[in-house]
Amino acid sequence: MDQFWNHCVEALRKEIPAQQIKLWIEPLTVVEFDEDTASLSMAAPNRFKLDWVLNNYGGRFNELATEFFGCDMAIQWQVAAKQASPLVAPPPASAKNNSEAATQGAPKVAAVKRDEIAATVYERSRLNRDLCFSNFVSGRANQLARAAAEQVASNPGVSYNPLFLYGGVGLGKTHLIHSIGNRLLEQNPNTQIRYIHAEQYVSDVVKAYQKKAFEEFKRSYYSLDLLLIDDIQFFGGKSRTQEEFFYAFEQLIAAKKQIIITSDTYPKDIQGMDDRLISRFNSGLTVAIEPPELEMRVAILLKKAEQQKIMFSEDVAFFVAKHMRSNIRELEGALRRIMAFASFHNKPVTMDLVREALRDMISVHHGQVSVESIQKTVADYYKIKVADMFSKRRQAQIVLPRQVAMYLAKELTEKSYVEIGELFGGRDHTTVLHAVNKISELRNQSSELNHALHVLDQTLKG
Ligand SMILES: Nc1ncnc2c1ncn2[C@@H]1O[C@H](COP(=O)(O)OP(=O)(O)OP(=O)(O)O)[C@@H](O)[C@H]1O
Repeated sequence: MDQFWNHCVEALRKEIPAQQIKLWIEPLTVVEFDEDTASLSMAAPNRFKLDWVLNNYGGRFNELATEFFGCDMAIQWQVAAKQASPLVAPPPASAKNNSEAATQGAPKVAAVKRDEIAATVYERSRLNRDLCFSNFVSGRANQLARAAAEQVASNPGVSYNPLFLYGGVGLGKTHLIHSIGNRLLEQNPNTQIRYIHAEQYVSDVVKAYQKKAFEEFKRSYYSLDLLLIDDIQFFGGKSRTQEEFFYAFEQLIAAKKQIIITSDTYPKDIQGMDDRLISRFNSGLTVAIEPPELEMRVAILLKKAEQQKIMFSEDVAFFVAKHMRSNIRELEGALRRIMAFASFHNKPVTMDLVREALRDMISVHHGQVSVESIQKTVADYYKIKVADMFSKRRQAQIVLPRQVAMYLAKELTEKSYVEIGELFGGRDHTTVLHAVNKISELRNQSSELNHALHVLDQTLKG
């Protein structure tokens, strides 16, 4: 536990000014760690500090715990008993007692019963209360997904079941599904909800198998009102897990209980997934979340800066958003780095400071994409030969990838139409122009092509 705590403090020191670490983070206590249930108990010295840490860093602690333990950890927050010693894990033998003291001993805790119940509910559901609709920024890239999520939150088990959300990494799938869970909990804290990452589900199946405890495992899923299962592509190739999930799926859908699934790709493209599950995934509503466009990235940065009370001008936000294009997690990383840099140098967030703070990140993104890498990546994606990028073959299954590659070459490099034409087997610049126009038009009509372009874009930018 000491190592976990050091991991948290080290990471947070890079993100939060020193005086905030002293004020808010250092007084926290790790009370208990339970490997079997993958849960941690952490405590703050009073209700005020507890709320502040939860609102501002609750999600971050979850990320740090996931990073450190390699699986999703449920963190239960509580007001500490007076005797809890800061920053040290209690010895295992006394851990249980300590935690009981923390919840039973202090009179303050009894006075805030509703919050206590809420904490138990959050622990049970594994929901992160920081991820809600109110801090989810909407834009063209996610408006369909958000609308579907809101609809499901108003009519669980009725409108779209399952709701299947897919999109590249760090685009807000997890945030959105937690928002649904949190909305339902606000309406009725007794709703039986479980958020689970697919990897955790796989590991639970393995444990149930080892302990011969399948009945209990099944019961714990069959009694849910809402099941949120994240990154289901991790089920690929795991037939026992898929079988178990299939039964849970059938049971819950038949009982009109809501299932929400996320994945990095649309159902039929998940490798190693049983066809009957793929067809079940398609039986509700499948919606994509796309990478955010520039204006939305700016809006996200401004919102996150405002939440953290950082002065951030629009010019600076535009500068950051222009350079951080692949996903929202990356934007958050840039913002944390800027904060840390400003606090370390004790300077305001100006354009010069941001350029300096993000120097490495920006240079990594610049000049990395070459026409050759685009040709190779697109050829791999469409399973054609790289040589076909230069060839004169005109079959549809080759022409489309070639045009996609030309389009991406224009989007992602500084090359002119003439130069791109030359790099595609000496073609005329009008051929490139035609390809670029055609793909721009087609992507507005075909969500499949649009998705392929986003995947390629993310792959190319690493
Ligand atoms: N529209 C949004 N508004 C505000 N914050 C967002 C939005 N989308 C994503 N985020 C934030 O970006 C980070 C990454 O989002 P999230 O974890 O939900 O991505 P994901 O699509 O589930 O990624 P992965 O596939 O890697 O699990 C989170 O901190 C989340 O709160």
